[in-house]
Amino acid sequence: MAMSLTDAAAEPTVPDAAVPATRRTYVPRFLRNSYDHFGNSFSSCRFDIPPHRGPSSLQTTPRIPSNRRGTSDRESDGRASRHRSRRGKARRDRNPFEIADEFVGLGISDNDASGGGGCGEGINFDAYDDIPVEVSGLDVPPPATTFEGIDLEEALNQNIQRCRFVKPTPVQRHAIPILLAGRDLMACAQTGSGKTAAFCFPIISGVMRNRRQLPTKGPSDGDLTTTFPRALILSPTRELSSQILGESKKFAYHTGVRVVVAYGGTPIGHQLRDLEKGAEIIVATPGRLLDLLERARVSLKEIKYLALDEADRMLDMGFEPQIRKIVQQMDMPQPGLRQTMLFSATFPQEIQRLASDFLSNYVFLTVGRIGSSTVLISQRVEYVPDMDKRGRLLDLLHEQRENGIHSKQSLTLVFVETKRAADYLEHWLSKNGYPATSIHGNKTQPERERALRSFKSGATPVMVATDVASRGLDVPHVAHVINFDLPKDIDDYVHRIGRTGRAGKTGKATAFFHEGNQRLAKSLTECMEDANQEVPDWLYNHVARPSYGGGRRRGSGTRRFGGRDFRKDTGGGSHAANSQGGRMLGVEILRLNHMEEAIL
Ligand SMILES: Nc1ncnc2c1ncn2[C@@H]1O[C@H](COP(=O)(O)OP(=O)(O)OP(=O)(O)O)[C@@H](O)[C@H]1O
Repeated sequence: MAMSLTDAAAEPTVPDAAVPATRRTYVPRFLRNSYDHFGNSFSSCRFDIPPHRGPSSLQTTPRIPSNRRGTSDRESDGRASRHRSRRGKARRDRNPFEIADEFVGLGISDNDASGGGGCGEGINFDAYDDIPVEVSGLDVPPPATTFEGIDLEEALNQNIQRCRFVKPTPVQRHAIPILLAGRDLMACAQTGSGKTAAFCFPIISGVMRNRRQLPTKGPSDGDLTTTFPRALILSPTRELSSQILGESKKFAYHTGVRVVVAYGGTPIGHQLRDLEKGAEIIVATPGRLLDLLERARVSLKEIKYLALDEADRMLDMGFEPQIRKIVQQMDMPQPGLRQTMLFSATFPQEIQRLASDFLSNYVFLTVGRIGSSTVLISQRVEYVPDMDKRGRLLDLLHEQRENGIHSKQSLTLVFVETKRAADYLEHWLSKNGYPATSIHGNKTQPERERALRSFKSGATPVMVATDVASRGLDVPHVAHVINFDLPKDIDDYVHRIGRTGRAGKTGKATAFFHEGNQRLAKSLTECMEDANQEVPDWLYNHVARPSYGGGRRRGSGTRRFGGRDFRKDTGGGSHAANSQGGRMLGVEILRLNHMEEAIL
């Protein structure tokens, strides 16, 4: 299981949300803010926010939050933890744009996508201009070309400016108007193309517009409260949830919309205390959310917006039971009474079919086609037998060090198949003069967070990772993704290489191929062709050979980047929104068999 449930004792039943809180739990000012190891505050922007001082206020003195010792799950519900926390260092709630600036202050960012608040300066949007878009569904709202042309709340518009997002990316142009019109959406768009904002903006705007009369937290027995969020954003990994929290707090800055995160592997106490203050938006991983639901600390009965990031991953065999439980077996409103949005860079048809259970009269949006923005990633595949891989890796790292990229520190992400291999390679690289860290499911959450921070900061410019880091992570300066071990599934390859070449920037991806990867040869060839990459002749020869050998058969077939609305193949009505189109990408009807996060 991705996240295990704790043995929480049963707690009071969920109060009626319509009853105003009769008893509020006082939280001392100095306890209102706590931080996870990524530097994200668990608290909202609602308390004690320093006034925005204009653009210059974005440049701040770097300050990294110290690692705070968490409280244990056992004590987390009670007053004891609060009492204990009083000894903690007082923290002021911080401008979320300042937190992003800390990485700028560490010298790993200059005038680029992460500069000045981790947002969009320096992005090459021309790379996206001729991307074809296909939209299917009934009465699809038209796209917008500018943020000004989209009816967002003023405070949100100001945050978009603070983020230096000058114009919407193609997925944002289409998805935001569709979502603002209240439609359900299944959206498939390239890695690094701004999907997070595409679902966050309409959610924040919707929450602001329909300010609830009801409390976001309910009265409770004793000190325990139940939180009634309006929006739920689910993601498959803790790191991605933390990242979405960071982004959404920037977007929700000064809007009064409170965002709280809940993910496993970390003491639940901070999260409970944060939830006790109420939350309009909860960003969560499924396991921890189920824990909170079963403890009756969160109720989903007021949910109006449900977003699944990396939705195909969330609905594959690893997560589907948990997602069904959250969405269908708890107290969440039915499709049609809530708005549901599913986003990913890959959307196999079978997953679409599953996902349609959660949707009502939805629009299907595909952004991208063969040879479009994935050309930003220059892909190369090399034939490297197992025994030569480490040597070749050193060569690549050496070349990179010699050449530098953009004459500044660049980061390299190395994907391996097993946790053991990740540990081993980390130590081996460090021993050979390449400071490295690693991230995988056997590490504790603080270890994972430390690894990611060390990588982001450039202290260890190489990170060895399993697929736990393959989806969603937006780390500036990842210049090179090396598939030391190729994944078994081409979708995983697409997500892995998508850690570079993000937001209009270029990147490089190298894959080591050997006999054991035979089954991936065909889909890898197609994926490279789709992105106008040069496919070596020897790889074509592998495609011509019959497949053999063990392993899961996930990479064969005609899966391509992108997706096609499965309703088209089953007679549902649709129309092409963009005639420049080009060939829309085929997908393979093959049930994914992803490994769960815990075993990655
Ligand atoms: N309109 C915009 N202008 C400039 N930068 C943007 C814009 N929208 C998003 N970005 C930036 O682009 C980067 C990638 O965005 P995001 O992480 O949302 O991509 P994604 O499509 O979700 O990727 P993945 O498929 O890997 O999860 C982020 O750094 C984000 O701040």
